[in-house]
Amino acid sequence: MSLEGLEVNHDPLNDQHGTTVVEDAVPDTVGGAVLPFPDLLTKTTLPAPDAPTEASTRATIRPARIRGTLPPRLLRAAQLTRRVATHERTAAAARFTVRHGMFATAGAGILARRGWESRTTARYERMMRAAEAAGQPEVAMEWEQRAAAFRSARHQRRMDLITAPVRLAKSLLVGTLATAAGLLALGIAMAISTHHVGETIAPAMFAIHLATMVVYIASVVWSPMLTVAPAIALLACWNAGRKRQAAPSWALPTNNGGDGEPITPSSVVLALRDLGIAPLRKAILEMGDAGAGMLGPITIAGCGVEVDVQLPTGVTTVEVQNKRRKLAENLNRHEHEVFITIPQAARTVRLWIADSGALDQPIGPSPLVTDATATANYKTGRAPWGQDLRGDAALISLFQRHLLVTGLSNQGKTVSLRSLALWLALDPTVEFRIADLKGVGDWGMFDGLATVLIQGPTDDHVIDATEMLEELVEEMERRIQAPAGTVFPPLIGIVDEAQVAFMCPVVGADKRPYGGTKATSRYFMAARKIHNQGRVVNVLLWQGTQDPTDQNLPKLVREGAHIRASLVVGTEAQARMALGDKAVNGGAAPHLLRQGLDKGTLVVTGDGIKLAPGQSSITVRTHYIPDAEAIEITDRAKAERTAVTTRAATEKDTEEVDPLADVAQVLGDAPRMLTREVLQRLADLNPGFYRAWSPQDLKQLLESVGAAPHKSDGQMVVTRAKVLAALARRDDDAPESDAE
Ligand SMILES: Nc1ncnc2c1ncn2[C@@H]1O[C@H](COP(=O)(O)OP(=O)(O)OP(=O)(O)O)[C@@H](O)[C@H]1O
Repeated sequence: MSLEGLEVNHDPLNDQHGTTVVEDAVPDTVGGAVLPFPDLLTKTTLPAPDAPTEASTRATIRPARIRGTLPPRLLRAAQLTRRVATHERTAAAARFTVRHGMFATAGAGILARRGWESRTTARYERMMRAAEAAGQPEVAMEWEQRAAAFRSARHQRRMDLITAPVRLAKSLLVGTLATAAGLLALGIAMAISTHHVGETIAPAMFAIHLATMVVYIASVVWSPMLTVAPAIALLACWNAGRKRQAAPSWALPTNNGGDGEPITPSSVVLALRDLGIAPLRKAILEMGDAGAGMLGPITIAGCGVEVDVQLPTGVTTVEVQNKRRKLAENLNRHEHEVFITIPQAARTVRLWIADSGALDQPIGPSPLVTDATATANYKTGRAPWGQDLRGDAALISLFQRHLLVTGLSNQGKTVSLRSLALWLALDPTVEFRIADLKGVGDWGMFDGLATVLIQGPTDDHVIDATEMLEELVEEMERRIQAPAGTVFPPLIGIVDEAQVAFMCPVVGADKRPYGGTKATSRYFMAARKIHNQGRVVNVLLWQGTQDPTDQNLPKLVREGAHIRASLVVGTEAQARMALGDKAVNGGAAPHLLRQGLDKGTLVVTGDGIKLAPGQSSITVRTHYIPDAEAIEITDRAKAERTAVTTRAATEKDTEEVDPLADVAQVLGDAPRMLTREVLQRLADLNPGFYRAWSPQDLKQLLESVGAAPHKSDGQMVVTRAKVLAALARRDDDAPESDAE
């Protein structure tokens, strides 16, 4: 359709989402006749006129002419009407009217229902259905018995009603006669005592006057009562509706149960009812107690409250978990202020609801900072890591446990991992070997305390870190072979920013990559070995990694940690990588923590930390120990220990591998040996270096020194004499080289 005759209306109220409402005009003239209402327009929506398309250009140059066709007064009136109709006060007035109207209407329904229920078994039947729906047959049975008792009492009352008129007439007659006789007797008594016969009927006359007076008063009061009765009834209906807040939620005041409002059973039930889960809503509406029976006691838990909700049949715990944001908003809380976990009881969710804004308050300083005499015990002690949501101290046992802390960058990973190391440093028996692959000095205070401290992000630092882990493996294997009963001091290897190691592309002289997740990857294999066997001999690995993916945090490594903790991560998939499916299915949700605001808040799973029965994770707000205070703690720890000289790299760095000498060594006295066996012996001698060697590597080495393997009886062999001769030649050449 041609845009001739279009009016562009840039009313900001209509101009939503970058679109412009264009009124598709009925042409103001048809066959030359002027239409009486050229402004009766139908609306079409066009894209925003950002780009100077032909259409938009043409549309924007038209308004003056078309607008000019409307009488200015009409235009102003239309604009005023629109403004008034959409004004905030108009909306508030409309909400007010609907709200109170609905209170009265719904209240009438509530009262009628109550009246009906008081005379029928409807209430009992509803309770029975609710109990059945909630899977509580014994409760349903109890209600059935109550209904039967009610029915029999009602039957009795009805039977009594049949004989009631006769009994009433009899009682009336007897009552009247008795009263008359009584009044007469009283009159006679008064006449005798006053010697005045007229007193005989005085009591009867008094009774008649009294009755007349009551009838008169009733007749005066009756008429105004009849007038105000509808108003009282309306007020009663309105009050019943108000108490139930029986109006659409959009019409209720916005501050209804606003921030800071205490959590009550009814606010929890209403929040659940309005979650948008149809079976839950239906079950709550059918429950006689308006759903209160689903709730356990609401208990104060730290800076919030906790309540267990037993869901009716047909509603799964996952459905409620998936509606966390809506539930929080229904409770007038932010999403991060409501935690939904799955306790042991079947079909039950546990809600922890923070006091508004309470989670934004910092927790106090670490006891390691405030108590200069704090000590630690690797075996029996528990590190004071922070507080759980209930406000209880979150203490963690590090005894024989591998640890993994993950999270997005700059959320407190290093600080939280370091806090544990600072506590353990106060146990002088613990040896630390640390590789900080970020290397900006976060672990610098461990210089003079750790035996190894590698700091830096380069490939060389990854090589050092890998060799540090391989040394731990060697130490672990040595300990495993030690006589039974040997006591091993704790040896903690810490790799912060371990993702740098996994992503390292360097391949060593032995053809084995340092990074990666292959069976030949050196860092990966060393980490796995420690995970598999280190625990019993107190060789432990703690790793901190950023932003977990399958590449930078392989499944086997993340699952090898006994304690897994996650700061905020980007997605649920990452939360599953960090903590495992079981924890996330049980309600652990580090992906719902707030980046930047929940720094230092960890969702922790695994053993070593006390979890509530049936729960698979716990949220810990860790104490923040800044660098200056960390230095004070390490200074105290150093004062309690014998001084150590910290190496910035591993010992292997200085160790030179001499493959030819090694070949000679493994040949021993054998005049010749199969190449396969030589390779095997080399791998046993220095696994880190030779394990990845192929026959080709060995051949290259020996050919380069003139001692190439050859075939004997159809198999490749290495000849000892040739190797020794090559060694001798090299030794002869050596002084000359040195001289040069
Ligand atoms: N428990 C805590 N409470 C409050 N703030 C904290 C806490 N822990 C850390 N922070 C803040 O977060 C900042 C970053 O901490 P940290 O260096 O540990 O992050 P990170 O996750 O290791 O970062 P990256 O991965 O980039 O190295 C700290 O400088 C501090 O300001």
